This record gives sequence, structure tokens and C-alpha cells, in this order.
Amino acid sequence: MEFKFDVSDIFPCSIVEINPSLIPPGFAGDRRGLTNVVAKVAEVVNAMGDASAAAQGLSNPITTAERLRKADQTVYLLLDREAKGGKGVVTGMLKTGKKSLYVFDRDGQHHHVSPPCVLDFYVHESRQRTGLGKQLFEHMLKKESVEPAKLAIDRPSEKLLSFMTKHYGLEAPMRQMNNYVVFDGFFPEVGSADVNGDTPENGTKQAANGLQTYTGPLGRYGAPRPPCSMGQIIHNQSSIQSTETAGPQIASQ
Ligand SMILES: CC(=O)SCCNC(=O)CCNC(=O)[C@H](O)C(C)(C)COP(=O)(O)OP(=O)(O)OC[C@H]1O[C@@H](n2cnc3c(N)ncnc32)[C@H](O)[C@@H]1OP(=O)(O)O
Repeated sequence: MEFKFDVSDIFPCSIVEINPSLIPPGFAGDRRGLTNVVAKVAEVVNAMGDASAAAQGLSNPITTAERLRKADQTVYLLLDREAKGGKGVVTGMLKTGKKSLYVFDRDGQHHHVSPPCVLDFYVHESRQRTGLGKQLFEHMLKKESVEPAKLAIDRPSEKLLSFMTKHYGLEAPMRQMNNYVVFDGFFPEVGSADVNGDTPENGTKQAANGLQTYTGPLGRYGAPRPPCSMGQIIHNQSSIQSTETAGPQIASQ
């Protein structure tokens, strides 16, 4: 995707990470330069978010600069810095972030997890199926030190499911009520150190990696029931407590 300004001037390498500050890596200008560059980064993020939404048939973009500013998420941008006579084009975008989720495994056991998630992923139509998606995804895996099977994916398209099968051998997605998908390997093996934890009275099992297995009653959307007795409410004892964020997200964003 082309922009009216030179993207190769703003972004110093072929894959850049954009965090909520919207300041590109390596920026070393004055205050006015900063305002200018942040506006350009916002324009790129918004344009890639719009293109991704259009490619997925969504009426609203999942990725916008405004949303990124408010969330603890990362947008990775892939560039061809040599294209257009050195002006550069943006060829791909991948957004990740941690989410507090309830997910169930193949045995129907519910878990409360805060995994790294793939939230939005797009490669420009003119460059799809040329390996750029894999290049961007591999970069993210390395930066976030995560294995593909440990990711949760928000509303994956058929193309992305095919991508996960082709490149990482991940098949038979476990589709969740919140529209996320996880694969075998997401949950720790039974008997591994990860699932050995205390079982407190509230029916949750706290694992070493923060994964909680919930064995109590489930409420709407398959989530554990909120505190129901006055005693629980007064003493702020919910049925389950997140290790990562205040409230688990049932619906995707
Ligand atoms: C959480 C989410 O973001 S869900 C939404 C994911 N994004 C989209 O569906 C938007 C449109 N698609 C795309 O932007 C891209 O195709 C991506 C991001 C899914 C993959 O990026 P690419 O650069 O095409 O991937 P890459 O070239 O590394 O790998 C190719 C593989 O991806 C899958 N794939 C890519 N395009 C397609 C397609 N049109 N139809 C089916 N599978 C596809 C296939 O497995 C393909 O392998 P193959 O060509 O041997 O069949």
C-alpha cells in the first residue's frame, strides 16, 4: 500500500513494531517532528486496518490508531522499502495483544487464560501467497517468544486457518464461544507441571503459568458465575480471578 509520504523515511527497517505511543522505532526528532511522524504512523495503521477489514468482509476495522493508543497491543508492519523508487510501500500488518479469556478444551473443561492473541493479520492483495505473511508471523513469534500453538486467534478467516495448517501443522481448530480459536498444544499436557496447582475453595485450579482450570458452575457464555452470595460480594470474592487483567473478556474485539 502506497502513501503520499515516503514510508521508508519513517520506518527504518522492513518490519517495525508500533506500540500505543505510535512513535516509530529509532525516531530522533524534535517535538514538532514527533507530532508529524505520529500523524503519519496513525494514517498507515488506519489504512492497513481498513484494508484488512475490507479483505475480511468486516464493516468496521479491528485495527485503528485510536484503538491502539488505548490498548496494550502491538502492531507489526511489514514494508518493502525499495518499492516505488525508494519511497516504500507497506505490504502487511499483524496485531497482537494479551486477552483475558475463558476457553474450553476438547474435554469440555473450561480454563481461564491470558494468552498472547492474534487479533488482526493482513497482507496486501498484490503480495498474498508469496511468503510475506509467514515472514511477518515468524518475526512476531520470535519477538514475543511464543510458539504458534500457544496463541489464541480472534475470529480467524479460512485463509488464516489454512496458513496455520500449512506453516505450523495446526489443524482441527477448537472454536470457542467468544469466536477465538485455539489448537491442540494450547493447553498444558495432563500431568505436566503446568497443571499441578492448588485447588482453592472457589473451584479454580491455579497453574504455574497463570492458566486457571475452573471446575465450578458456569454462567452465561460459559463463563464462571459471578459472586452470588452477599458474603462473597462484601468480601470481593468472585468465583474466579484473573491473573492478567481485571475482567475476562467474553466477547472478542
Ligand atoms: C485474526 C485475523 O486476523 S483473521 C483474518 C486474517 N486475514 C485475512 O483473511 C485477510 C486476507 N488474507 C491475508 O491477508 C493473507 O492471506 C494472510 C495474512 C492470511 C496470509 O498471508 P500470506 O502472505 O498470503 O501468507 P503466506 O504467503 O506466508 O502463506 C500462504 C498460505 O496462507 C494461506 N492462504 C493465503 N491466501 C490464501 C487464499 N486466498 N486462500 C486460501 N489460503 C490462503 C494458504 O495456506 C497459503 O498456502 P498455499 O498458497 O500453499 O495454499
